[in-house]
Amino acid sequence: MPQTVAVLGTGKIGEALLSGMIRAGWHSADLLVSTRRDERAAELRDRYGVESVTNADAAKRADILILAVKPQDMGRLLDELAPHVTPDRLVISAAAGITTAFIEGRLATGTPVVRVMPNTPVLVDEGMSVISGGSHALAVHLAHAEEIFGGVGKTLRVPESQQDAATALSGSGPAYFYFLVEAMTDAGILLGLPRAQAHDLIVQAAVGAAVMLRDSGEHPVKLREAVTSPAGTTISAVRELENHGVRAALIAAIEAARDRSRALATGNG
Ligand SMILES: NC(=O)C1=CN([C@@H]2O[C@H](COP(=O)(O)OP(=O)(O)OC[C@H]3O[C@@H](n4cnc5c(N)ncnc54)[C@H](O)[C@@H]3O)[C@@H](O)[C@H]2O)C=CC1
Ligand SMILES: O=C(O)[C@@H]1CCC=N1
Repeated sequence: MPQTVAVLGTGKIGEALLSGMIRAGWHSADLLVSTRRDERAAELRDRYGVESVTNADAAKRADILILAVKPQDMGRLLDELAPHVTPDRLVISAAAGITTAFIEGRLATGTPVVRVMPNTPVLVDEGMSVISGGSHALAVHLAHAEEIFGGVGKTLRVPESQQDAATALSGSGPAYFYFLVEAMTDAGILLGLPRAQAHDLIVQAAVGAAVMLRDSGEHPVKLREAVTSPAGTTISAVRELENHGVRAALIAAIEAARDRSRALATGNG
């Protein structure tokens, strides 16, 4: 794709995406970044060979602008960009909650906007990026977003009305698994295993379970039943999980994340 892409906001997700684009074969000469601090700009230049520019210059020079600042910083960033963004640009936002309508309302009429919710496994090319087009986004714009994010994992198109749910499930999703690993490692320590060993056992169980979930095509209930022997160990654990309301806690947690995403819609949350 002979286009210039600028990543505006190069924190955790911005840098993860930038590194992934370079792994996927993008030339650093076709990439621009913006940062708030000069030291950060130098770091990214040393690490990836990319040029750091102001947001205004990025808007003038790049065909595609990827906005990766916090939802609360989005209003200010759009104010900086607005005088320079013309409708021949494509604006892609990775911010939780922020709607395409919010972005469209602050940029030149007709500017195509695509909303994407990636997750941090883009760092290992196993990301999940959920994509929705705004009111001026054409098939070609969605295809550009898919090409960029598809280089670092899977992509899925959803109607924008489902983006808050997708954010709660897959944008935040990796955190829930890390939380589980942390808690299960604590359990291993309680049972007398060294921390490092407990960690390795849990991580490998997680990797094995994830690969089986992805590759077997089996329903998770079936996979769990295969582990659960009559009068065995697993059912004793499962009873405790149910007694402690873990299923209900997960549903409530993900609903809270969805509500938080909705509350961020105008960047004021
Ligand atoms: N961390 C994650 O797992 C995911 C984050 N996101 C979204 O990505 C966005 C960024 O999140 P993180 O990377 O976690 O936050 P972060 O705080 O690590 O990165 C944000 C970066 O934006 C920079 N920034 C703020 N205003 C700026 C401006 N006007 N010009 C240039 N740079 C500016 C900050 O200095 C910071 O480096 C958020 O909107 C979040 O909802 C989306 C999916 C996953
Ligand atoms: O926690 C957050 O708000 C961001 C969006 C999805 C993952 N991290």
